Amino acid sequence: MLSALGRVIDPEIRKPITELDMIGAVQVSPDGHATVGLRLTIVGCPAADTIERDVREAAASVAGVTSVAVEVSVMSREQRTALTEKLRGGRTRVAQFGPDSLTRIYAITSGKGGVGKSSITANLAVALVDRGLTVGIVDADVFGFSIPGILGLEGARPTRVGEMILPPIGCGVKVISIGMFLEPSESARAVSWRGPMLHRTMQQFLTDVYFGDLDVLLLDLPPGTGDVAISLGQLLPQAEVIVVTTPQPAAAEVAERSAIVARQTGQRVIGVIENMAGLVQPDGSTLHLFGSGGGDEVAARLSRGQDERVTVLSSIPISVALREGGDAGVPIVRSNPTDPASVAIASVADRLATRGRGLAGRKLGLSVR
Ligand SMILES: Nc1ncnc2c1ncn2[C@@H]1O[C@H](COP(=O)(O)OP(=O)(O)OP(=O)(O)O)[C@@H](O)[C@H]1O
Repeated sequence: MLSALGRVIDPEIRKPITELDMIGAVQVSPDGHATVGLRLTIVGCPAADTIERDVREAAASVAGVTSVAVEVSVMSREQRTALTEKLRGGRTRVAQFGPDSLTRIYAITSGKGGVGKSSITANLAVALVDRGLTVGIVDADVFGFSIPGILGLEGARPTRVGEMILPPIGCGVKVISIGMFLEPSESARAVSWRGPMLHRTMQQFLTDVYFGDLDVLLLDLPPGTGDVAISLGQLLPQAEVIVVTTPQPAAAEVAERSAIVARQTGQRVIGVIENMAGLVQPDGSTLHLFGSGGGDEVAARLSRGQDERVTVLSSIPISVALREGGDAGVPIVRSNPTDPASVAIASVADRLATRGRGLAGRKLGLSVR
């Protein structure tokens, strides 16, 4: 019976419920009637119906069981605390992405807003999930929380289990966004919090949000060089930075500035993505609506004086389907994988996916005397 119940996965925590101590007493009477105690993590758990149904089905699949009764209760505070400690690997509240973490972290930044940073972050995350990786996003763009909408999570709220926050999952990506903590009336506006408050929020995201064991964490940064970029630079110096820019060479200078701030906190810039690069016309020609050469220009500027050259990872064309997919909450890499914009994003995902996990190439902070 326990091995059957072990196949039931908590949809939010993504672990077998038997490992989460959610199963209480289990009894099977001689005539095959099974009674299964199910302890939910919190009252009103959004996944309650799914879990109860899966438990019922799992118990019914056991040989000799003729009927099933599931007795649902809720964990006590002590049981919840024990669970959150277990999920944190026995550690008390510590940042999940410390120096020994094997998760690769990519901060997606841009000089100015509206260049498609959030669209690229969300689609890249989904493309990485489709390559078999476990992926999370911290939507830290205080000027517009667009990630939840693009991933079909509009209006989704995280579940709290004690001190732990379970991020909603959209298109297979675990997502946390400041927008998820605001009242609907507030979320229409940009957050006008001061630096310390933003810093604490970012710290809390990295400490209290249960991402589990991620292969890749993507950070959607606000455009420019503000407080959030500096905070995340300090909290995650191991993050590697990807700069999104338009093909307009005139925008190169502002794009370069956002990367320079990241470098000042110790982060490494690994590449540039040029977005909105031309619109293919019905006759097959390309209309360069926003000029051309911006990506190369930013890459060249960021390579100056560096040991390693910064390259353009991809040039993503203007795509009506990409915009529509974002509005509808269905990312284009899933809905329309052959669209040239999807193909361009997929090529970046291929490069990032093959870089693997680990500490390789990272400064370990060791010194030889
Ligand atoms: N390649 C593209 N082709 C067509 N539309 C695009 C493309 N990239 C992004 N867009 C559209 O441009 C708009 C801005 O994109 P997005 O919100 O991703 O930008 P952003 O840089 O994250 O902006 P902000 O930082 O202000 O939130 C969206 O409506 C999006 O659908």
